[in-house]
Order: sequence, then structure tokens, then C-alpha cells
Amino acid sequence: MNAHADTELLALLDQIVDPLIGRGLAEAGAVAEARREDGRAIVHLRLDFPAASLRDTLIGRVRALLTEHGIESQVTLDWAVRSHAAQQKLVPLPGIRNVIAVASGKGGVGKSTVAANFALALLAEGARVGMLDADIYGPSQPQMLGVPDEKPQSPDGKLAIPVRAHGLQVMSIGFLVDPEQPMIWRGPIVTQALMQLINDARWDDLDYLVVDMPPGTGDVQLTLAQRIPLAGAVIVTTPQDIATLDAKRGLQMFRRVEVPVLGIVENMALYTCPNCGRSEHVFGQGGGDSIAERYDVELLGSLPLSRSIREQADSGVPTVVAEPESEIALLYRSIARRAVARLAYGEAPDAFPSIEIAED
Ligand SMILES: Nc1ncnc2c1ncn2[C@@H]1O[C@H](COP(=O)(O)OP(=O)(O)OP(=O)(O)O)[C@@H](O)[C@H]1O
Repeated sequence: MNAHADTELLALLDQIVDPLIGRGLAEAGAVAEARREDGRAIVHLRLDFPAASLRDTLIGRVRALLTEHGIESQVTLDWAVRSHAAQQKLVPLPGIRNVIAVASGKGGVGKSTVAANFALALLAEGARVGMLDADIYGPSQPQMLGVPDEKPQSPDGKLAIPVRAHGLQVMSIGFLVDPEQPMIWRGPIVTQALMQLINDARWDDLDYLVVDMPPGTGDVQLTLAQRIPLAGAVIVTTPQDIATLDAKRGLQMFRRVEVPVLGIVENMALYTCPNCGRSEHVFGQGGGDSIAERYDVELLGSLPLSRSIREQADSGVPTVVAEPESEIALLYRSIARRAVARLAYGEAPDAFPSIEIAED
């Protein structure tokens, strides 16, 4: 904060509480500069999460408030993502400020699809993002991100350069093994291979590395949750009862190793019939809401069961890239913003409304 900060301006800026930040702008440390020059206020906001979609609204709110108080202003906003603490004693990974695990209590809930769109959503919001596909039992990121035939190169013979896909830096166990062959490695070898994949890559200045975790809560998952320096985890679930029971195990696993759970994503929550327009909760209603409440964790968003989500992910161009202005892409972006805002600013006092949207 500027040494000559104007206290009147700071007090006014503290009246603005964005739900993602949860506190006044000055109190949250989001004011990099607040001073007067030739009778005008010069305000510079700097957030700890990428906020491309928030920028104009927040600038507008600040300008409107200052105008109300008869102050002409020039307001700018940018972001610089800080590194947040990982589990005790783990050394941060070079080139990566924060690692976020995307996990699920069981297979087939759409975790990899959420992970791909989540990473692309962070990129669209203005962050530098990488993807580590650690889903040893079914590495699907090369296919989903449209780079199934690529291999990471290693010019120095030591570190591998991650493959670029839609602007993401990507490493996957799928680049190294034939994805058609079932994995028959045993636990310790799996974790060793994954740690090597993450450690032997030359990650280039990432705000976030998203890790697509193997599904479930067994030994491999637990070891990874202990050994990868994680800033936080996002849990994907379907509203089906049994899946949410599994999701609870996922939550508990991360809590046991002291990794903050940033929230839950409820996938395939709602289906809207393209012919008659009727909406149906195919797997039952409110599962994500109920674990969110019971375990004191945020429901980051609910995604519909949608043919376009499946077709776009399967064809190598996930929805956030394929249809960036679609409702579903905007929903992924909202989920991603909430997760990283939670990482940056902790508990937000205002509960977010849960959003459900229908497929057209
Ligand atoms: N919201 C959705 N609507 C429709 N289809 C979806 C949705 N989310 C994922 N899918 C589809 O469901 C299938 C399984 O998704 P995905 O591979 O992401 O699951 P997963 O949980 O990662 O599975 P596993 O853990 O077994 O690897 C894919 O064909 C994907 O395209």
C-alpha cells in the first residue's frame, strides 16, 4: 500500500464489499494505490485472483461511489496471484504459485471434464495455468484438450517442456503410456511416476496448476494428497446419494492432510429435455447443497447434464473454449472464480446463491 494513501479514500473503498472478496476492498488488501492528484482520486486495485469478468463491474462501482461523494476519479484494476501455503513441510514446486487438486470420491462423475473446463476458465479469467493429468486409471486430458498425439519435449534431456493446449501447459501420464493399455502398476510405482511427472517438468510461471486426480480415496490418492504441495482442492460430485457419500470421503481425505477444500462442484445436476423443455433432476435434488451445508463447504456451482459438454470435451475443445459466451462456459468461469477467490480471501461471509442452468 502506498505510504501516502489517502485515508478518506480508503474508508470509502472499504464500503465496497464484493461477494467474492467478502470484505471491504482496503481491509482485504486489494488497494494498491489510493491518492489524489490535481484534485482527482487515483485508485489502483490489485486482486489476488484473475478477475477479467469482474474488472469493469468493480471499477464501475468504485467510480460511482466516488462520484456520489463529489470525487472525480481514475480507477484501474489488475491482479497478481500470490502463492498460498501448502501442507506443512512441503517445498513449493518451482515455477508454480498454487496447485489445486480436482478430485472425486468415485469414477465417472465427470471430474476430468470439470478439471479441463476449470483450468480453461481460469485461463480465460486472466491467469497463467497448467494441467497435470494424474488420472492414472484413465488419463483423458490429452484427448479432452485436443493433443492426443503430442509428446513433451526435453531439449536438455533433464526437464520436460509441458505440451501446450489451448494456452494451458499440460503434462499427462497419457503422454508417456498408451492410453488404450490398462495400467497395471502398483501403488508405490504409480505415485513415484506421478511425482516424477510433476517434478521433472519445466512449468513456466504458473499462477495455478490444476491436478486431475485419480478418482477415489484409496492409498494412491491419499499419498498424492500428502506429497503434492496443494493449496486447495475442489471436489466433483453428482447429486446421486451414493456419489455424494463418496464425495464426503473425498472431503475428509483432504481435511485429514490439511488441504483446504475450496468447494464442491455438482455435475450432471439437471437435465432439460431439448424437445419438450421440461427440466428434471435426473439423479435427485440437492445432494451438493446438503453436503455443502453439513460439511461447511461452499457449493461452487451446479452443472447441467448436457450433450454439448460431453461432445465438446470428447472432441478436444471443451465448452469454455468451444462456446466461450455460452451459459455453461460462464458457469464454469463463475465456479473457477469462486474457487480461487476462496483461496485468495478465505471464508466469504455472504452465502452465494446456488445456480442451475438449463441446456437449450
Ligand atoms: N455435465 C455433463 N454432461 C454430460 N456429459 C458429461 C458431463 N460431464 C462429463 N460428461 C461426460 O461423462 C463422461 C465421463 O466424464 P469424465 O471422464 O470427465 O469423468 P471422470 O469422473 O473424470 O471419470 P474417471 O474418473 O473414471 O476418469 C465423459 O464422456 C464426459 O464427456
